[in-house]
Amino acid sequence: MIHLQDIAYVRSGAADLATAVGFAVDVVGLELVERTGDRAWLRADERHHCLAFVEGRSGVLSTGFTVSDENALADAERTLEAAGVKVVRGSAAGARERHVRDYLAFEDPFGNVVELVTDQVRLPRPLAFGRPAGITEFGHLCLDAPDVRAAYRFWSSLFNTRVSDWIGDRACLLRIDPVHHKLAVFKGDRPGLCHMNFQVASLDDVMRNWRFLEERGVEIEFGPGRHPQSTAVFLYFKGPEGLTYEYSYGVRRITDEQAWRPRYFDPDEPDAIDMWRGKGSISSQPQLSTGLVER
Ligand SMILES: CC(C)C(=O)/C=C/C(C(=O)O)=C(/O)C(=O)O
Ligand SMILES: [Fe+2]
Repeated sequence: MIHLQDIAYVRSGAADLATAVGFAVDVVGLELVERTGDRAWLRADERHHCLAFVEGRSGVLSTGFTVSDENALADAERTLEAAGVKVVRGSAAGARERHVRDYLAFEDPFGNVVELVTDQVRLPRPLAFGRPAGITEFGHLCLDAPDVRAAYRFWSSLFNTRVSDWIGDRACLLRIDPVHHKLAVFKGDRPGLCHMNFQVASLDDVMRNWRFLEERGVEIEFGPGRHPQSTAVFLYFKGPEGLTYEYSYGVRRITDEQAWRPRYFDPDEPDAIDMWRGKGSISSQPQLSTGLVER
C-alpha cells in the first residue's frame, strides 16, 4: 500500500507564460516564488510551490503527491510495478526543478501523469501574496477519468486513499488525511485536471473574491455555492491555459475514521452538488502527452 502524505503540486504547460503567471499572481493571489526564462513557480502556503508553469503547449503536465521518504518511494515503485504500472524514476535535474529530493512518475489507468515525491522544499518565510484573496493553503486537486469507479479501484487498492463521498458515478471524493478530500476524480472524456483548489480564510473571502473576479470579467464557471459533501462554500473560475481554479471555505474534516460512512449523492437531485441550487459546469485542462507510456 502506497501511503500518500499530502498533495504537492500541479505542473502545467503554458503557451503564454507571462499571462498565466500574471493571472496566478494578480487575480488568484499566489506568490511568485521564482521565474526563469521559460518557467515559473508559485506558492500558496509553506510548500515551495503548488503550481509550476513550463512554457510550451497548454495542458496539465503532471500532478504531485508527497510520500514520507526514500524507502516509501522505493516501496511505491515496487508496488506500482507489481500492479503492472510503468514507473519512470525522476532525474536529478528533474528533482531540482520540482524542488524535491527525489521523485518518480507514472500514469494512472486513464493517462493522468502522477508524480510521487519525497522532501518537497518548505519555505518558512512569510507569504508575499499577489493580492489579499485570503488564501490559506493549496486544498485539493481533481483529476478527470472516463470511469470514476475504475479510478476509485485504482486509487483505493494501491494507495491509502479512502472515499469520503460519491456523487453518483460522476465524482469520487477521496481523503488521505482528515480533510474531506485532497484528491477528487470527476468523470471526463479524457485525462486531465478538472481544477485545483485553494482554501480561503472566511466566507467573506469567497464573496469578496467573487466580486473581484466579476469586476475584472473573469469567467465564473460555478458558484458561489455550497457543496453538501464537504459543506464548503465554493467558487470555480477559469484562468489562462485552460486551468480552472477553485476558492473554497469550510471544508469538512473527518475526525472519526471508524464512524464515517461514505455517502452517495444523486447528481440529478437539484441540491446534490450545490445546496443553494446554482448551476454551473467546470471545464478541464487536458493532460498533455508526456510519452511516459505508449498508448
Ligand atoms: C462540482 C462537483 C461535482 C462537486 O460537487 C464537488 C464537490 C466538492 C466538495 O464537496 O467540496 C469539491 O470541491 C470538489 O470535489 O472539487
Ligand atoms: Fe473542488
